[in-house]
Amino acid sequence: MIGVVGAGAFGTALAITLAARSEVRLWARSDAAVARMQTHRDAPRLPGVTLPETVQPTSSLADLRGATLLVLAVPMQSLGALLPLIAPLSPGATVAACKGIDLATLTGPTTVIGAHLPEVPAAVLSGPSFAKDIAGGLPTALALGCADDGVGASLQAALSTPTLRLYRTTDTMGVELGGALKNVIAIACGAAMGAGLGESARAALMTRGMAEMMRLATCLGARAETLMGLSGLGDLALTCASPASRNYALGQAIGAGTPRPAATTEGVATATAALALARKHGLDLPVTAATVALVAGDLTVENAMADLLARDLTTEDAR
Ligand SMILES: NC(=O)C1=CN([C@@H]2O[C@H](COP(=O)(O)OP(=O)(O)OC[C@H]3O[C@@H](n4cnc5c(N)ncnc54)[C@H](O)[C@@H]3O)[C@@H](O)[C@H]2O)C=CC1
Ligand SMILES: O=C(CO)COP(=O)(O)O
Repeated sequence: MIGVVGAGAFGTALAITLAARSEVRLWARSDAAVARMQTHRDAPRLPGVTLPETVQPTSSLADLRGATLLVLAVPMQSLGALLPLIAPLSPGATVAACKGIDLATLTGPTTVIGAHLPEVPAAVLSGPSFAKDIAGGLPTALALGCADDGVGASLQAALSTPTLRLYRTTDTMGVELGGALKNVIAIACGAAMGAGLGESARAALMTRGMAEMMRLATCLGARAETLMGLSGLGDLALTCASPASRNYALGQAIGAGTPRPAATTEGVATATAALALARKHGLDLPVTAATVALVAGDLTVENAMADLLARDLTTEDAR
C-alpha cells in the first residue's frame, strides 16, 4: 500500500495515477473533505476529476501505518510541522513531492525529513507536471532524486505508471533546488508578462534566471546536469510560460496590478530562502532579489527591470 499525505491538487493527482497499479490511501487533515471525497468520489482541488475506487481517502493517519512508501504532498513550509505526526507510522520510505526551501532551516525537503525520520530513506520527486495533467492521464516525465541508488531504483519502479515516467538520480540536492528555484523565476516571468514587457524580456529572465539557479545549486553541491534536466530546465520551461502555473499567475497579477490569487505559491517563501542562502555564500542573484522586492511591494516591475538592465555589463558566464 502507498500512502499519500496531503489531498491538495498534487497529492490527489499522484494518488489517482498511482492507483492504476497499487492500493493507495490518501490522507487529508479535514474530516469534512474526506467525507466529501468518500461520498462524491471527486477532488476538491481538481474540478471534474473522479477518484478511482482504488484510492481510499482517510483523515486518520493511522490508516497509513504499514505503507511501503509515503508520498508527502503538502506545501513546503508545512512539511516540518507534519513530520512528527508521520514518524510513528514507520514507513518503508518517504518521497517528498513538495517544491521549495524550508525557511526555518534553509534546506530542502529530504533534509527536513531526515531530521525527523533519520532511519527512513527520503527521496524527492520533481519536474514539469501540472496536477490536472497527471490526474487526467496525460504523459508526464519527472525526476526522482534519492541518495541511495538501490532505494531510488525500487522507488522509481513503484512510482512509475503507464503515463508517468520517472528518471532517477542520486543528486537529491539538484532535484530539490531545480523544482524550488524555478518557481521564483516563474513569478518574475509572470510579472514581466503581466506588465506588458514582452516575450523577449521573459526569455531573458528565464535564461538569466536559469544562470542564477545553476549558480546557487552548484555552490550548494548540486550537479549542473541535474539542473539541465526535468527538475530545472524542464520545469522552468513549463512554469514560466503557462498561466496555469500559480507562481506565474501571481507574478502576472503583480505585473498587471490586479488582485493577487489566493492559491499555493511556493516561490514566495523560496525566493526569500534563496536570497538568504545567496547572501550566506556570497552569491549574486539579481533576478531572485528583484522578485523578493516585487512580491513585497518594494519595487514596481518597471523599476525592477530598469535596475536589472542598468547593472554593470559582464560576461555571460560570470558567477
Ligand atoms: N499543483 C501542481 O500542479 C503541483 C504541485 N506541486 C507541489 O506540491 C506541493 C503541494 O501543492 P498542491 O497540492 O498543488 O497545493 P494545494 O494548495 O492544492 O494543496 C495543499 C494541501 O496541503 C494541505 N496542507 C497544508 N498544510 C498542511 C499541514 N500542516 N498538514 C496537513 N496538510 C496540510 C492543504 O490542506 C491542502 O490540501 C507544493 O510544494 C507544490 O509546489 C508539484 C508539482 C505540481
Ligand atoms: O510545479 C508545478 C508544475 O511543474 C506547478 O506550478 P505552480 O505551483 O506554479 O502551479
